[in-house]
Amino acid sequence: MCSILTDEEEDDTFIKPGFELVTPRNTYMVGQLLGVGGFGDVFQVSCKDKDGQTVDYALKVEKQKENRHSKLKMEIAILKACNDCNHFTKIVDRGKRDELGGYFFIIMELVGKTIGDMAKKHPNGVFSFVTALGVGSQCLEGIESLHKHEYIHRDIKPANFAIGLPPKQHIVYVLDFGIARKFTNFKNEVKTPRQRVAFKGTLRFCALACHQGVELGRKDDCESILYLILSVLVVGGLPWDVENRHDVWRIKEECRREKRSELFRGIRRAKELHLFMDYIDSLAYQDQVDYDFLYKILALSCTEVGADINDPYEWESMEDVKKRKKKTNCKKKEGKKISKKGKI
Ligand SMILES: Nc1ncnc2c1ncn2[C@@H]1O[C@H](COP(=O)(O)OP(=O)(O)OP(=O)(O)O)[C@@H](O)[C@H]1O
Repeated sequence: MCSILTDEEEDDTFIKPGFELVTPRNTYMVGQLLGVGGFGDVFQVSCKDKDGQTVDYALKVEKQKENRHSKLKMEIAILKACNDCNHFTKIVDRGKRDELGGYFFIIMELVGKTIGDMAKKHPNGVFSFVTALGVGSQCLEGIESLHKHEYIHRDIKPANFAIGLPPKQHIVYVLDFGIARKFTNFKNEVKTPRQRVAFKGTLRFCALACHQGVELGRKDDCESILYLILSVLVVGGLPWDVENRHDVWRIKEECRREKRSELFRGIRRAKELHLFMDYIDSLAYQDQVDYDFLYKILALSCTEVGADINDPYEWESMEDVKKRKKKTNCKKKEGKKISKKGKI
């Protein structure tokens, strides 16, 4: 994975390529800078495994700051909690160092390009119908797992999901838990919603609740997944490609009513995606989401166009597919019919 960084971004980083990070577990040689995030930098690193083979990982570092909670601690807590799900990178090392003014770090599985970068490489910046829905369905699987562990993501967008490196090009990974939030209290009940909530997230992909300044719940992550799918499926993207927050909010609302067809314009099959939106819009903050219903909607859209949601993605070769068939641990989803009531 490689993203181009400006000179200023390069200068901001306190760890540089060539730095050697020595931990009780291993010695990691810092390589290319992969990304500069809101609170940390991400580098490719390499080390020797126990057989002397060179292996590559991703290193995420966060400068220790007084009077500020470490966001990396939240990231570690989430990656540990979701360790059983194949949509999360595995942590191989982590800790805190005193050198260079003090910093926290995690060494984790290295993944490939983000969904956003992948889409940009395709004609018109979009995926095929089946790839877009297949990827979207996997994003939902990752988010379902996050919700199962009682966190909401709150920043779902194509830049926060990535494709695995070979042989894992059919797996979508959830990245960046910088503004994730635990939605349950110490009694494991859904927290009482706050009266007023400051805007957090990404304007283009955030749910209506975020514009309204109310507490976000599990359904709001799912609303953002629908926007993510449409952004990599509809030529020209989402209809609210404007800067002003109020205009974005207004257009999102209009897309529930008179501008509804604009949101789904030009796609091969929109009926089920309308159902997706209606279902999400029918839920309230504290509601549980019927994820299986949403998987079935996505799978059914694919069967209706004569395909299967588990079909190879556009970047997979036949060779990759043969290997994947041998050892897949992705959920098997089938495109069954959906009844009028919206229940399967
Ligand atoms: N495990 C990984 N393997 C490869 N690249 C990664 C990995 N994790 C993150 N990246 C890259 O680094 C970039 C920044 O990572 P991430 O979004 O997690 O950081 P952040 O500090 O939380 O960013 P943000 O400002 O978006 O909150 C990602 O967009 C991605 O390109």
